[in-house]
Amino acid sequence: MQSDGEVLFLDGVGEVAVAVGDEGLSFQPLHQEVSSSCLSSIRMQPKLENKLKFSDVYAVELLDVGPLYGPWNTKAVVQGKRNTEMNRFVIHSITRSRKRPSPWVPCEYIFGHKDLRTCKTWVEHMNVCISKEQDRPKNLMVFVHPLCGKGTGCKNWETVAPLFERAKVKTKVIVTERAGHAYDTLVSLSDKDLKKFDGIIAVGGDGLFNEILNGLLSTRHINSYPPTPEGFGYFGSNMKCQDHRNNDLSNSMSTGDDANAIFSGSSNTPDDHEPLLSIAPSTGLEILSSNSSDEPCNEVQVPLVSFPNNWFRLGIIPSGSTDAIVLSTTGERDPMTSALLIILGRRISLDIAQVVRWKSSPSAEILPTVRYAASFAGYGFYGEVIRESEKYRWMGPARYDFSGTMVFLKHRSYEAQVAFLENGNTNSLTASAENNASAVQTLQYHQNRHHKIICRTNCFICKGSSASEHNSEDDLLDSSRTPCENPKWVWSKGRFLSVGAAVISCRNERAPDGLVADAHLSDGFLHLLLIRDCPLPFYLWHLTQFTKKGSDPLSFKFVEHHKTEAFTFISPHDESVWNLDGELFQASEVSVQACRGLVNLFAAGPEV
Ligand SMILES: Nc1ncnc2c1ncn2[C@@H]1O[C@H](COP(=O)(O)OP(=O)(O)OP(=O)(O)O)[C@@H](O)[C@H]1O
Repeated sequence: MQSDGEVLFLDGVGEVAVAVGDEGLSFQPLHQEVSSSCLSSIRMQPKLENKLKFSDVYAVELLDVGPLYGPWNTKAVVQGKRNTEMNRFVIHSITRSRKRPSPWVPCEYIFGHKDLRTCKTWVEHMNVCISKEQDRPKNLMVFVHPLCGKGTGCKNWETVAPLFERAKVKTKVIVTERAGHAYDTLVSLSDKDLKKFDGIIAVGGDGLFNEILNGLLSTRHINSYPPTPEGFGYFGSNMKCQDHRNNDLSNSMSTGDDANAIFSGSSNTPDDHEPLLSIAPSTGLEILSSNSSDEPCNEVQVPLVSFPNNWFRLGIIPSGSTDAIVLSTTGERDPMTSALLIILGRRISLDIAQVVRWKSSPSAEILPTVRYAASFAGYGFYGEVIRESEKYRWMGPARYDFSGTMVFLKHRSYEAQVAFLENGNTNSLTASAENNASAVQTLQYHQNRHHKIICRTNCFICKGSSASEHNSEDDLLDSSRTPCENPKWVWSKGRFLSVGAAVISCRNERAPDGLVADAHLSDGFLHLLLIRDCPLPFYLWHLTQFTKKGSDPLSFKFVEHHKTEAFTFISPHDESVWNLDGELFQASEVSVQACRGLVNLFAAGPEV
């Protein structure tokens, strides 16, 4: 193999001089008559480049002797024939569609040479090069929800599984049998067994991802409870959580007399509405026994796994009803794109909302229970839509539109007190928190809407780089990512149609820009949306804005939008429920905080 340009035959192109560089391969057609457009005509791919980065190559394989074709869209005849039998090898890589950059499409470059040894040497060399791509997963645990979305979980996994096999990524596949299966498996999985995996993949929707997230974090995230303001019943309870990782989950929880004895895990209280609190026996360890490593492992030597850490990643092969997390983190709702992002080991960090329920209802005992949400936590309208939709499961994903309409027509508002930590820029995001009912009823767009900086691939805000490293207009306008030094609590009280907190943009097919177009994946902030009671037509106007790209649904006077690191919520009544990533959570008093970059995801950010 000559690194300075060996001549190989490239299927669909003809003879090319192939050179190997530090970052990849480049090849030039040897014959003038072969235009670069030939590179676009090779099978399966919308567009082939004449450069191949190792970071985009996921497998290299030797093929049998077989035909290779010359240029397809020219009349030129290379080597005197249109096709010829040769020894061959294939490089599996990715390409992008011409129209949109975010979907990734697998593509193949088939090379040939008359000498088998030459082909073998190329395969070996390329495999050495791609093995240097350190950040790629080798062993993954995969949960497949067979009933998610339109029931396509298993089919989607079968479609992408061959790519994992080709890339030699081992997978331990668990098809879930019930709600709570993934959660139970992960809670009961020892850290030693967890460390055998580089990550966990959800083939399902946001609900399955939420289960996995909670199963992982419930005993492995050691953190203070969210800060709370004076006036909130549990003021001053923001002390460090105790490390209870070795406790049996069925051990007793702290009580109202002991509100500061904090446990970051789940409550032992069975709750009919909560699949996470399933009491079915775990199957995780039985499943994992088939995967046990041969090497002797001393329990004591294996460090405990805690989050955040920089090795473990989560992934989603989208198959659910809404797939807001995938859409917000990859820009696509495409199982193939997600599979390639996982196999190629792309990485972004993701903020997670830690939601502490202090009381499940106003009359209930104080019993702190921790949940995590990756996309959204909402009360009122958002909770009721999920609660209502449970009655119409048989409708499939259409149940959300139906339930949304039913709940909208009921037009209920809920009394609540919300306090949020003010961040330096809060005032530019919202009308005064002191809005009274009459002012609310006048629709007015705010004059000083903040400049939107959309989170994209390589987002500098999420990377936490300093403003001095950037000098674009966008960069200079973003001062909001610096948390305030002396944060102040601001109260907002009254009747709300909904109270919600978006951790990420929450894009979905109904809301192309998401709930908050400029939410960032990893800036450490939540976007608190308080929708005050208002006449039904105004509310409808607000909701319809979400369906239009480029609109500003948060600019209504009855909408408060606060970018904050933490908030608390108290409802004096037992009227509604919370919706955490689409899962129901009964709570009348909660405190919530953004945990910056708590988990890593196999994704690269949206290329929007
Ligand atoms: N085998 C199973 N049978 C029933 N429920 C399951 C099963 N596996 C997982 N679940 C639960 O189903 C819920 C929804 O899962 P998921 O989000 O993957 O699909 P979805 O179709 O997008 O969901 P949704 O029902 O929220 O629209 C989750 O709470 C998950 O825990």
